[in-house]
Amino acid sequence: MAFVIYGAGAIGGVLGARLHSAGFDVKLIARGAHLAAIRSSGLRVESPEGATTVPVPTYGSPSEAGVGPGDVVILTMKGQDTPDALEALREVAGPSTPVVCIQNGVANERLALRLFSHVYGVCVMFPAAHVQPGVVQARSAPVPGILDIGRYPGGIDDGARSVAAALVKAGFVSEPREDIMRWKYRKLIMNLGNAVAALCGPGDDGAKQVTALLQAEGESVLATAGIDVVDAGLDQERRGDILRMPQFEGRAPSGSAVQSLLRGTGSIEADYLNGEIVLLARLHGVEAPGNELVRQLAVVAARERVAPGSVPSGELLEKLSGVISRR
Ligand SMILES: NC(=O)C1=CN([C@@H]2O[C@H](COP(=O)(O)OP(=O)(O)OC[C@H]3O[C@@H](n4cnc5c(N)ncnc54)[C@H](OP(=O)(O)O)[C@@H]3O)[C@@H](O)[C@H]2O)C=CC1
Ligand SMILES: CC(C)(CO)C(=O)C(=O)O
Repeated sequence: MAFVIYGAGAIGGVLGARLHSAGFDVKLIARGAHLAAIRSSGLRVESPEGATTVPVPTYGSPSEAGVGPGDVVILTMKGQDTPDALEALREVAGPSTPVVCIQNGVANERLALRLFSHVYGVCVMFPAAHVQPGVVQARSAPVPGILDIGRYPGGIDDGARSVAAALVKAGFVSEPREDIMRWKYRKLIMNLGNAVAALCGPGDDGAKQVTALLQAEGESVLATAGIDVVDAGLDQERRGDILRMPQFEGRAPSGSAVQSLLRGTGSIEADYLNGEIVLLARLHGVEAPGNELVRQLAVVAARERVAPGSVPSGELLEKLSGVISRR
């Protein structure tokens, strides 16, 4: 049985290295310059505890990696890359292959369930970074992340239990949960700030105010849609002080969307985070102009490959008050 980590960037790279070091059979799937760098020099994993280079077998596609009976596929690409990735996966993985979504947002599980019968959602509290080919960073130590897991759309089964046990063996905190999507909707609210951090830049303190506006809009849309979300206090209690992020040399800025702009990937996850709120608003006859504006600005910033910080928080607040007051 192998863990096939599909999209081995920040999250997948650190996760794959930890599982490999814990003695599991791991295959990474990566692409582009990152794949070439891992193939030539191994995967370098940096953390507050130091740096190691891990010799994890790495492949360029699911067909090259091979997915055997008993293997578990873990999706760790960003939401906008999931549809294409699943198409390539189905060519070599049978429909009952377990597919675990260690991804933000709430859309990946549904996409996977259309093609695969055993799908799991993970609430990802795991700060990691990937800003140069061949190198990933775990920002938290000694525990790199909290990865609670549940069967999608709900429930716990032996698959969820065994993945949680493997994650714990690899040094993560992980519990199986009956209601994993309620936790993932809470995380979605937190992630409405990802695009804001990318637009304003990681050092812009005013970004918090912008994010708060988007989160209030997001909470209101989820309530209108009748979606049950874990209480923010309970989420905070679950996090406790497990994640510790001391400074270390060469530490990259936090935030997966900031990292997309820093790497100039040409895409960003905003359609699956802010865009999820916009979609729900449209489905339920309300509006989400703040999240719509920020999603559009973020997608354009990524497409035009501008650096983080292209829209300072003052300017973004002004644009937002324009669209919100016109409602
Ligand atoms: N980074 C973080 O701190 C956190 C991230 N998350 C979530 O985890 C998920 C992963 O994020 P993160 O690790 O930051 O993302 P990254 O962009 O660092 O890693 C994803 C990797 O997958 C690659 N990829 C995409 N599609 C394919 C494919 N078809 N075949 C091979 N490789 C592919 C990407 O390549 P390319 O670069 O070419 O696009 C990239 O290297 C996201 O949903 C994110 O929101 C959650 C919590 C924290
Ligand atoms: C909360 C945050 C910003 C932590 O890194 C995250 O989930 C992400 O980077 O996608």
